[in-house]
Amino acid sequence: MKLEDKNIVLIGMMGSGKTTVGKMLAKEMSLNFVDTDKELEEKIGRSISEIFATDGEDEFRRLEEEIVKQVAERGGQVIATGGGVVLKPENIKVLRKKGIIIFLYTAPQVLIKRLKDDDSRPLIKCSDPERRLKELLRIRLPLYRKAAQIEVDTGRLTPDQVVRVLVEKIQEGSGCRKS
Ligand SMILES: Nc1ncnc2c1ncn2[C@@H]1O[C@H](COP(=O)(O)OP(=O)(O)O)[C@@H](O)[C@H]1O
Ligand SMILES: O=C(O)C1=C[C@@H](OP(=O)(O)O)[C@@H](O)[C@H](O)C1
Ligand SMILES: [Mg+2]
Repeated sequence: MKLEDKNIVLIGMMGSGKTTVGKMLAKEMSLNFVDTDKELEEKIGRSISEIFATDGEDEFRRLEEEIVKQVAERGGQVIATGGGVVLKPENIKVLRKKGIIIFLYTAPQVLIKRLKDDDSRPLIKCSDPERRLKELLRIRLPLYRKAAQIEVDTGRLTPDQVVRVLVEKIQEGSGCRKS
């Protein structure tokens, strides 16, 4: 399969930069950009926070699985996933069919700084969000690592630098390099 028919799939914790870096990477690689959270919000007509508040996390995960399946069928995209996408093995199975899966690793101490003024992540609306992020990462880290072919630590990199590293790694992996 040619690189332009594949999907570049970004996974990682909330705040790792999947949405921000994904948009920039898509532009850089002339691919379409899709964010599964945004697709879900548009399809359901409610925000992620509203879905969590009214229907709960299990229902969100069910809707997320539906969206992931639809998005993964198409090609030529950079796909920014939600941080919990790895919780359902079926999601990774369908994403892998056309996808190069990239794990954006970011330490909880960095995540908390990036998300401190953000109230759109229902899972960390609690008295000790840093502890919650650590707990979530402990459970998810092996799942992210098992799913991904490429891993980048974003902690000391700007979004622009992350994009540069990713383009390099993707081209290395596909055996083609820009001159
Ligand atoms: N490499 C980075 N360095 C500094 N800030 C970043 C970086 N990547 C993302 N951010 C910031 O962190 C916040 C969360 O980013 P976002 O792309 O929404 O993450 P995700 O989609 O993984 O949850 C945003 O304010 C974004 O500008
Ligand atoms: O980590 C998670 O379980 C979630 C991450 C969010 O997406 P981002 O990773 O883009 O913040 C969003 O899907 C939802 O709030 C649940
Ligand atoms: Mg996002």
